[in-house]
Amino acid sequence: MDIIFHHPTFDTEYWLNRLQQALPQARVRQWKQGDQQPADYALVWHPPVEMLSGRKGLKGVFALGAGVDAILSKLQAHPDMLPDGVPLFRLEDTGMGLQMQEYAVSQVLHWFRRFDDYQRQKQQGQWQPLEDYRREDFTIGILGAGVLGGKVAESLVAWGFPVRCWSRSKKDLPGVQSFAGGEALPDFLHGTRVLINLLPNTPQTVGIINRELLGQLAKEAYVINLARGVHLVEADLLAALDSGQLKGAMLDVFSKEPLPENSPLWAHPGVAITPHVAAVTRPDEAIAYIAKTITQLENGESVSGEVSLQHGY
Ligand SMILES: NC(=O)c1ccc[n+]([C@@H]2O[C@H](COP(=O)([O-])OP(=O)(O)OC[C@H]3O[C@@H](n4cnc5c(N)ncnc54)[C@H](O)[C@@H]3O)[C@@H](O)[C@H]2O)c1
Ligand SMILES: O=C(O)[C@H](O)CO
Repeated sequence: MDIIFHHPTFDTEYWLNRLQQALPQARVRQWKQGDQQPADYALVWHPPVEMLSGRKGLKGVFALGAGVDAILSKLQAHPDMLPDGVPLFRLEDTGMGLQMQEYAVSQVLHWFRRFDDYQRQKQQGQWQPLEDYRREDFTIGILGAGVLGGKVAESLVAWGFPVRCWSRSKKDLPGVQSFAGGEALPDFLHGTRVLINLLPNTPQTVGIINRELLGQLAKEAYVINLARGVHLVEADLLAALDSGQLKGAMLDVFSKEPLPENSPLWAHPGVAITPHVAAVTRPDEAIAYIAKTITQLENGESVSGEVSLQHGY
């Protein structure tokens, strides 16, 4: 079995060695320009079209991340990039769930304990205990209740917050109120105090966090965007912060990355920023998942993690 690997920034040597250890029967190689030798599996991130298109013997492609929007948009421009019938897989959790939990829980607690207000008071040299927020007024609404949204929901339920989620179909997550479909979105938003976005980037979700949506949240709401920058209309977010409809935003992803120097988000006091690091691919966990999935595929067993080209995620 032959496996080809391409990632523009990962430590290729490390990945090749660890993959080889996990799949001793395989021949693992770095894909290089001009390599047209057959391969059974390709592991990719931002793949050059020629790495996949027309490749003989391909049985599966693994995206080395959770979101496959970049690969799918390339596929749209080059429909023959993925040979017909070859499944595309993505990383399901592989350590990203825990990272998302850490990010979301720490930020929700930061706002819930009013550390943003105390930071402002500190800057003014003000010693002034503030009224506590009540948990029952701190409803967390999670857009997208898949692998990562589900994990984040679970961790916030454990902290005693009212948690609700919104997805394409209803979910059965312990302690979480589930809303599904476009018609349920207004009810989901009504009373949501902290909105956490973990939707995939698809034509249906681009620009979803806009003026209209933000206006339906509870007063002085907060937004955490952990998914993709294109989900959020940044000008609408700034307007909602300035009007007082929103009290704060924690953004990990942006419509343009790196965030341009002249973006007004940098200087806004209500906005906190991290540089797309909410959940990164952990090599050992990802390799274990890929090796397990390849073994299952080779044994003709059913596997999870296949991307639906129809749904776009
Ligand atoms: N910031 C980061 O570091 C980082 C890291 C990993 C993943 N991500 C992003 O997180 C996203 C979610 O990852 P995941 O593994 O949980 O994905 P997933 O496919 O498991 O879950 C997606 C969820 O969104 C819902 N959904 C999709 N389209 C919808 C629609 N039109 N209306 C309502 N609900 C819809 C699905 O029902 C599902 O619940 C990824 O697509 C990626 O963009 C970001
Ligand atoms: O989708 C992912 O896995 C992360 O956002 C890295 O791009």
